[in-house]
Amino acid sequence: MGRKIVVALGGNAILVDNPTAEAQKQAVKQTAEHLVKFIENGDELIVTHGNGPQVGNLLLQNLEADSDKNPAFPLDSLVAMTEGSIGYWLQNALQNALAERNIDKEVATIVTQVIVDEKDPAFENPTKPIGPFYSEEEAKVEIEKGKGTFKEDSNRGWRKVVPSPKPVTIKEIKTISNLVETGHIVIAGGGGGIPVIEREGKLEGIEAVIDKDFASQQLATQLNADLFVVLTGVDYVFVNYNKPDQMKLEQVTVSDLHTYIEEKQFAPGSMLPKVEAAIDFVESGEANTAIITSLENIGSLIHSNAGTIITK
Ligand SMILES: Nc1ncnc2c1ncn2[C@@H]1O[C@H](COP(=O)(O)OP(=O)(O)O)[C@@H](O)[C@H]1O
Ligand SMILES: NC(=O)OP(=O)(O)O
Repeated sequence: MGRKIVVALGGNAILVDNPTAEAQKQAVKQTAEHLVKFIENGDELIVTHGNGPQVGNLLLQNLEADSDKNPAFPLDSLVAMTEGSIGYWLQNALQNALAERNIDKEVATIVTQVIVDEKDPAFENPTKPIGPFYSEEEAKVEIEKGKGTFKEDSNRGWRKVVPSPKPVTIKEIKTISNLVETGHIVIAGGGGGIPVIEREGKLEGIEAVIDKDFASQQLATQLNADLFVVLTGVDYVFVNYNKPDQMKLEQVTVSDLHTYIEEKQFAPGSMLPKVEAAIDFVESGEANTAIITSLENIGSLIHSNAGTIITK
């Protein structure tokens, strides 16, 4: 068996600027062309992905429908729907990319439930941005109309925010593990997984969106992955990002990262959760390594270890 690699896909792997299904499928096709390099390299692949834009857009579509004849679904069901639709796009694109290369492997998407703590303080303080961007004026109109909480998202505009509890454990971990062990490519924990709470031994969906970086880390840790790769819009994590003296981080230790976090080098809501997830994975196993880089850099990562490589 090759290295077991959990890959978390960032937003640009699915939605660049056009939210039509066709454009997202096209973006996912390009993404698959990059991901398949790991499989050609002999690695075992587990793919996770975000759903922030898609689940927010689906919620808007639901709210526009006739509330009697076609009532809106709760957020946990909408997360499940995006897990299914994005999982299908990825499954289809990866399967086609494998067929072109005569690689005989199957790809399966697991609708994954992720247990969260119903007492998680995140339920009282929504922070997870979903759906489209608004100007400040537009967001204030939405707030006045009672359309929920809106916050500024990493200097990119205003977005609706929903609770984002921390993942505690992945319910279908044995199924995912069995599929990986028997040589299948698995897409799991999409959109951070469906948030569920456990009450008297029963699982119940709860309205929230889990951060996919934290859910992916949980998946990588529970699968005892060799490597956790976070793919995003930059080849490297930087200190002094976007400043004239910015410096890329190539090999970095957990202790260096803690220092940079104290210096506020990583933007909350964008790079910070990725760095925190990488640290948690590295700390969860003796020889664990995490890498933060871009999709486009996968070839260089495989052949010359390019990217931000995080070790103990
Ligand atoms: N210190 C940093 N180093 C590199 N990128 C950073 C840093 N701080 C913020 N960023 C930004 O964070 C982005 C990644 O966050 P985001 O786009 O929210 O993630 P995702 O790829 O999961 O959708 C990068 O593309 C970059 O623009
Ligand atoms: N669920 C989640 O974290 O999605 P995004 O990465 O798209 O925000």
